Amino acid sequence: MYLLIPAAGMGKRMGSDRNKLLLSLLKRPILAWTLLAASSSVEINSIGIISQPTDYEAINTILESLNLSKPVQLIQGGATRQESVYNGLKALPPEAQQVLIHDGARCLATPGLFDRCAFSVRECAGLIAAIPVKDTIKVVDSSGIITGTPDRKNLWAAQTPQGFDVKLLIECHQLGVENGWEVTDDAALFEKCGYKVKVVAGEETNLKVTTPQDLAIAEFILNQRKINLG
Ligand SMILES: Nc1ccn([C@@H]2O[C@H](COP(=O)(O)OP(=O)(O)OP(=O)(O)O)[C@@H](O)[C@H]2O)c(=O)n1
Ligand SMILES: C[C@](O)(CO)[C@H](O)COP(=O)(O)O
Repeated sequence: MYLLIPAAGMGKRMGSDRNKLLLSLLKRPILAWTLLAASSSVEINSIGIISQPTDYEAINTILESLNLSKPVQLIQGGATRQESVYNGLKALPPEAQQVLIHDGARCLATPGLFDRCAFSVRECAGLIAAIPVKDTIKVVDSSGIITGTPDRKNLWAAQTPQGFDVKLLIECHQLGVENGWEVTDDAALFEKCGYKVKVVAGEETNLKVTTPQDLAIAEFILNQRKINLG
């Protein structure tokens, strides 16, 4: 299974002056944790890291330190996550039929989650890892007034990996460019094109490291895993 890792962001919400994925988490760059989990997945056999050229040297240093057993390719990112993923899709080899896309910022995903998504994407053209929403979600208008409360039992928080038929997703990204669609995950493009997207059980600990608070939570989770492993 091919894996694309969008890792070309700027980490603005982290308040970082550089790509947040290069920040240290328990003495390892955030991206290193993501790569270790992906590389430990039985089903993943090729990894594409989508990043800005200014980060290539730092990422190559991380790759040298990890000495992963699976081939890794650096692909140039774009101005948005959507553009970065499209660049990644266009860089896939012609034989790639399915792909998993996983945020570099979701560094706590387990190898088992990659494997479950890889198995599932062979059965359906589109899927996402997701977890049921725990909070009551409100729809709020521009003046801060609640206009609706969707039924919580129908609400899920989308995570990554997200998995797709490569040919179909490329077509959806192309339509997105032609129609000016701006989306925050790839499933939204699939949905806009009328394709079904299946939900696969995600992981409560599969948070996207976005703010400094998330970094502290990620450290707690990793320390707990170390304790549980003994
Ligand atoms: N132009 C971009 C923007 C984001 N990403 C990646 O998409 C994932 C999810 O994005 P997010 O968490 O928003 O990262 P940033 O864009 O760096 O964060 P911010 O929005 O706070 O700047 C991250 O792994 C990020 O590196 C990307 O590949 N290309
Ligand atoms: C793809 C994603 O992780 C699903 O929850 C999320 O949409 C990424 O959002 P971001 O603003 O690019 O971090």
